[in-house]
Amino acid sequence: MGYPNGLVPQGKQPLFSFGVITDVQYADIPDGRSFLGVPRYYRNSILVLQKAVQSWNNHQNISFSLNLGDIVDGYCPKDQSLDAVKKVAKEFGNFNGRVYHMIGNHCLYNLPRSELLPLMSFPSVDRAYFDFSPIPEYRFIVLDGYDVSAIGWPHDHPHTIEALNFLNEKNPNLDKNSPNGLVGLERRFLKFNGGIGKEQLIWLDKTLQDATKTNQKVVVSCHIPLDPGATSKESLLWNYDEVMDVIHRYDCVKVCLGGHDHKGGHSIDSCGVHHRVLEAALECPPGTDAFGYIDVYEDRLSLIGTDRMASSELVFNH
Ligand SMILES: Nc1ccn([C@@H]2O[C@H](COP(=O)(O)O)[C@@H](O)[C@H]2O)c(=O)n1
Ligand SMILES: O=P(O)(O)OC[C@H](O)CO
Repeated sequence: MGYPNGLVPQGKQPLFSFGVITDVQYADIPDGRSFLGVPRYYRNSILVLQKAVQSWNNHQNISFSLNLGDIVDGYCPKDQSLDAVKKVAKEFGNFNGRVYHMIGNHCLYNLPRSELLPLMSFPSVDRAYFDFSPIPEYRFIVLDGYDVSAIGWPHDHPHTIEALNFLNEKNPNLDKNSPNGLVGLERRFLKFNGGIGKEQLIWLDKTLQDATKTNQKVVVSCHIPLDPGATSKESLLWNYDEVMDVIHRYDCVKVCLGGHDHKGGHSIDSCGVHHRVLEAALECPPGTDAFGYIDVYEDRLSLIGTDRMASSELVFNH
């Protein structure tokens, strides 16, 4: 599928463009490593964000930007969390347009939702999922992957209790972040992941129904990836299958964007939907970058990545 010979026509103007960045995970602490030994550059990541904002502003035609989540790292000393979140929010604020944020696990290690949502200018302070239409032909849906989660809600909140019961049932390890002994796709049942609750699933279904009626093409974004082909099994949404069942009921969703799995990835699922997981700003050694912008056309999204963020042509398959 796609264009004959794989050639994408050049020279046509995009309908609009938007900026993308993910997993900044800033903290004013020395460089470190992930559990698996991958280097993490906590101080450099905010410089990557600064360059991203500068580049989006210089472009002069970026309508809005999407931050796929995790603005501050979990290792940020807790007495600095508020200042760190404000510092990163201020950098995003230097962009000459609106930034739509997603909640990530590292955001929730630092501050509760009640503090995060207003600081990150979510459209509503009551919930972290929403949709918007930059032009009548397109709709963007932002999902809250930590809706049912053992992090971020008060300890006695029904969603915390639901998440803890779920983890106890699915993951026998004492450390619920450990995938030891879990096999294949079971390896996603980790505390640093989460799921989409019933109410959000109903909202997603209604929103896609509405987009179908109004003949809109849809881009779905979520911090946690939605397709096993685009991510490691340890970074997959708990109920990715339920979410994709809803998405696949309709033809309108063309692309899903994610973060969380820092190395990035791309897949096309069984129904032709593209899943593009974006490369993390946190893993950029000083002097390197990972951000980009996406040109939106009638029949494709074209990601123009900088440096460690790979460029991708996401040609619609239906
Ligand atoms: N294969 C893994 C990956 C992670 N963990 C646990 O999760 C924590 C967070 O992981 P990071 O990649 O963000 O460092 C880590 O401290 C481990 O507890 C694991 O057990 N096995
Ligand atoms: O950024 P982290 O620490 O949540 O890392 C999540 C990784 O994708 C786990 O495989």
